[in-house]
Amino acid sequence: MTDIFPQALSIAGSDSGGGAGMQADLKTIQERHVFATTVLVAITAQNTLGVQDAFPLPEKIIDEQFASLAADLQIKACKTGMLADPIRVRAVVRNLKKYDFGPLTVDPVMIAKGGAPLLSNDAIDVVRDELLPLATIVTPNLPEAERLTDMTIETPAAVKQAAVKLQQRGAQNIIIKGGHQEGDTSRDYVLLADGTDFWLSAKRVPTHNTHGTGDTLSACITAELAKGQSLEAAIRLGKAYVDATIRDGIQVGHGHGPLNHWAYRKVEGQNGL
Ligand SMILES: Nc1ncnc2c1ncn2[C@@H]1O[C@H](COP(=O)(O)OP(=O)(O)O)[C@@H](O)[C@H]1O
Ligand SMILES: Cc1ncc(COP(=O)(O)O)c(N)n1
Repeated sequence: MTDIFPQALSIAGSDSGGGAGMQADLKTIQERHVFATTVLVAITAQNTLGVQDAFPLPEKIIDEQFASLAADLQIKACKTGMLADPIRVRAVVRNLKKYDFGPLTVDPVMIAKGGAPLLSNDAIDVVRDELLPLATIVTPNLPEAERLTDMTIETPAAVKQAAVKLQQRGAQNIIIKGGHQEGDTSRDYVLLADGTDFWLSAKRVPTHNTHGTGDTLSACITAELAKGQSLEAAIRLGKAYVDATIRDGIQVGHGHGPLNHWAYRKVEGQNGL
């Protein structure tokens, strides 16, 4: 019998524009040679200019998607993205407690790059209190870290403090992403469960085409974890992968354009197309 092929799960919202959400997850997981599966939580009508509409799916079909996957596939790592509102967050929490889909990466998506809310205000506390304690790793950007910790984060010391607070809230490992900072470097802070910490720095790319950066980073980490990589290796690869997709950009749409999900092939010495 051949070995079971690595399988990962994205629990997220659909971005019809193809740049973020579940679509970014699928492209990233595929590029990392992992089989991608999905639980669709909400549908957005979205493009690079913004989110025109959003429709959360009924709980029943969310439960059924989880049950279908659990009955057949051997998922080794999973991630969450857009979860819409308290009903959907609780549905996802319930299913993650019921089934074992391996290490969980929580990308606490709240607001799209264009400013549209992807998580209702009353769901933020539910994410903090009920989903974070299940997270192997949580990957907030700076505004998300501020909301989840009730802190103003303006200095590297405050970033570190916020990461400790997120660990106290139950997430085992933390990345606080620096994409929303000013300055010519984009620095992400990593705090691991054993207390090891480090910064991942990259020269900031002067571009508006950063739609889906957070999804891409968290999906890449999830794919690497599904292959059995260590968490630190998965995080470092995730950073290198997302950096390549921003740096070697493509032009699609008229607003906050998507990433080049093929770009890392060049870094690996393959045809980056
Ligand atoms: N202009 C940029 N140049 C280089 N790296 C960036 C840029 N914007 C974001 N990143 C990186 O992309 C990743 C996602 O970060 P961020 O944009 O803060 O997340 P989100 O999409 O959740 O808002 C991080 O590793 C961040 O450092
Ligand atoms: C369905 C969905 N999920 C997530 C994002 C966040 O991506 P970004 O912050 O890059 O706009 C999004 N725009 N749409």
